[in-house]
Amino acid sequence: MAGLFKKTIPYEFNDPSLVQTKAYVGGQWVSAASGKTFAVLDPEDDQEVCQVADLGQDDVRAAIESAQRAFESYSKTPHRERRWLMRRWSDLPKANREDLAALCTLELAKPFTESLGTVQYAIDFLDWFEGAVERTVGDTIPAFRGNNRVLTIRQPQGVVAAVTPWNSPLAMITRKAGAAIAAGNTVVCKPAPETPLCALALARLFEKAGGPHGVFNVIPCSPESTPAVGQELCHNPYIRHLSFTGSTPVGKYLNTECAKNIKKTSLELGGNAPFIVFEDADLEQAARGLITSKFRSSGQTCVCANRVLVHSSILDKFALILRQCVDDTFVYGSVWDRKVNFGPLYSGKGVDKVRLHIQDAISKGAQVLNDDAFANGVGPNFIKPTIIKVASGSENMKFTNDETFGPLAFLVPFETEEEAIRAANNTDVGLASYFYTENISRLWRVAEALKAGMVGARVGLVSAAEMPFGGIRESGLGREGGMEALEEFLDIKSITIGI
Ligand SMILES: NC(=O)c1ccc[n+]([C@@H]2O[C@H](COP(=O)([O-])OP(=O)(O)OC[C@H]3O[C@@H](n4cnc5c(N)ncnc54)[C@H](O)[C@@H]3O)[C@@H](O)[C@H]2O)c1
Ligand SMILES: O=CCCC(=O)O
Repeated sequence: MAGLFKKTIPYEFNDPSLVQTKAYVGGQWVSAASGKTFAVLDPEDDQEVCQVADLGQDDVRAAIESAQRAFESYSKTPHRERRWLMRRWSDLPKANREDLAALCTLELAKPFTESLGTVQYAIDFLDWFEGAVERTVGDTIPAFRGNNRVLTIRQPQGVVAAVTPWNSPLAMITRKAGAAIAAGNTVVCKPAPETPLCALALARLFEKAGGPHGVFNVIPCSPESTPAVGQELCHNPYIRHLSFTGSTPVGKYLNTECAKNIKKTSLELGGNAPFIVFEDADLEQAARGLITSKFRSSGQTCVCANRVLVHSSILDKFALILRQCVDDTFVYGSVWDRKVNFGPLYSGKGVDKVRLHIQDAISKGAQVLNDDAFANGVGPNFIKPTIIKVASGSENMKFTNDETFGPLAFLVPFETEEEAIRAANNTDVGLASYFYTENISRLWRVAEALKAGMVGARVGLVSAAEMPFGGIRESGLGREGGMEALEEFLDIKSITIGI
C-alpha cells in the first residue's frame, strides 16, 4: 500500500484492491472531472492517510444518469436473480472481514476488534435482505361491489440517493443499499467525507460479486463540495428517494429540499436516549447494559444512552458498580492492538463537544466520579469513559437537550416511575430508550409509555438487521432493517381488473 497511503500502518491487506480512492460510477473507477481530491485523516493521530476523489455536482449528475440507465434493466430482473446477487455480495465481506475491519480502524480509529463486530453487523444486513427479496409479494383484495378483481404489486422506485454518516461507515451503507438494491432499485451513495474508504471497499466487493454496472455507485466528496452535491441529489429528477442517516439539522434541510419536488425521503436522525435504572433492577445487569449502550463506539452512535436516570435510593450503589464495570471492561492503547476495546473519537470536533458538555455540567455542580476524562496519552482525540453524578439541575445542562456523542455517562436521580418517564420523554427526538426493572408489570407499562421508535427493556443493545430500526418525532421518518426496510424502497401499485 506504500504508494497509496501517506502513513505507515501496522496491517498488510490480504486483497489490496479493496483500497480504492477513486469514485465508483457506472461500473468504472473514476476521478473527479475537476481532478480535485480531498484528504482522509486517521483520527488516532490526525495524520493524513490518503487522498480520495472529490466529486462535484456535474460528476454526480453523471452518476445519477448512469444509475437511471441501469435501473431500466435492473428493475426488471427476476427476484431470484437479485437474490443471488445479494448472496454473492454478502459472501465477499465474509471472506474479507479483516481487510474491511482494517479500513474501518484506519479512517475511524475504531479498535480493530470492535471493527470486526461492525463488519459482521454490515454483513447481517446483506444477509437479511438477501433472504427478504423473495418475500416482497402483493395482495388480492375482494372487491366491495361489481365484478372487479383488485390486486396489488410492489415495484422498485428508481434511483435512490443514500447519504451516510461517518460513525458506522459499513453498516449504514449496507442497511440502505442492501434494502434498495434487493428491492430492485439502483443506488448513488454519498459517504461521509471522514470515511469514504469503507464505502469504496463495499463498491469493490459489489464489482467483484458481478454487480451490474450502474446499480451501486459511490460518490465521495469533500465537505466543501457537499452542499452542491446535496442540491443535485435533492433536485435531480431521476432521484426518486433520498435516504439519509445523520444529524437532525442536516436531515431537516434535505427533507425540505426534497419536498419541493415531492421526493420520498427516509430519515434516520439524531437521538437523545434515556436509560432508566429502576430501584428493582438487577444492578450488575443494568451496569453491563449501560456499558454496551453508552460506551459502544466510544459513545458515538445515535442509539447510545445520553441521559442515565437512576432511582435516588440506588444511585450511589449503581455508580460504584458501574465504575468497577468500566475498570474491568476497557483496555486502552493502539487501536490496532486486538486486546484494545475502546478507541478515540472521530475528530477534534467530537472532542470539543464532549469537553463543552463536561465543563458545562461541572460548572453547574455535577461531579466526576472516576478518572480525569482527558488525562490519557493515547492520542489527540482520546477521551476515557467517564461517569458523572448530577445531583440536581440537570434540566439546565447541555447534555439534557443535545446528544453528547461521546463517552460521558451522566447519572441523574429520580424519585418515581412517573417522574422518570416524564424526564425520559422530555425531548424533541425519540430514537432509542432503555430501562432496567425486574417487575413484569412495570416492564410492559414503561415500554408502552416511552416515546421512542425502539425500546430496550433489560438490554443495552437494540440494533439488529432483522428489526425495524428508526425513530419518531425529530429522530426521523421510516424504518431500516426488518421487512419494513424493503417496503420503504417499493411503491405499491393497485390494479383493478374488470372481469
Ligand atoms: N438514526 C440513525 O440511524 C443514525 C445512525 C448514525 C448516525 N446518526 C446521527 O448522525 C449524526 C452524526 O453523523 P454526522 O456528523 O456524519 O452527521 P451529518 O448530518 O453532519 O452528516 C451526515 C451525512 O450528511 C452529509 N451532509 C451534510 N450536509 C449535507 C448537505 N448539505 N447535503 C448533502 N449531504 C450533506 C455528510 O457529508 C454526511 O455524509 C448524529 O446526530 C447521529 O445521531 C443517526
Ligand atoms: O449510529 C447509529 C447506528 C448504529 C446502530 O445501528 O446501532
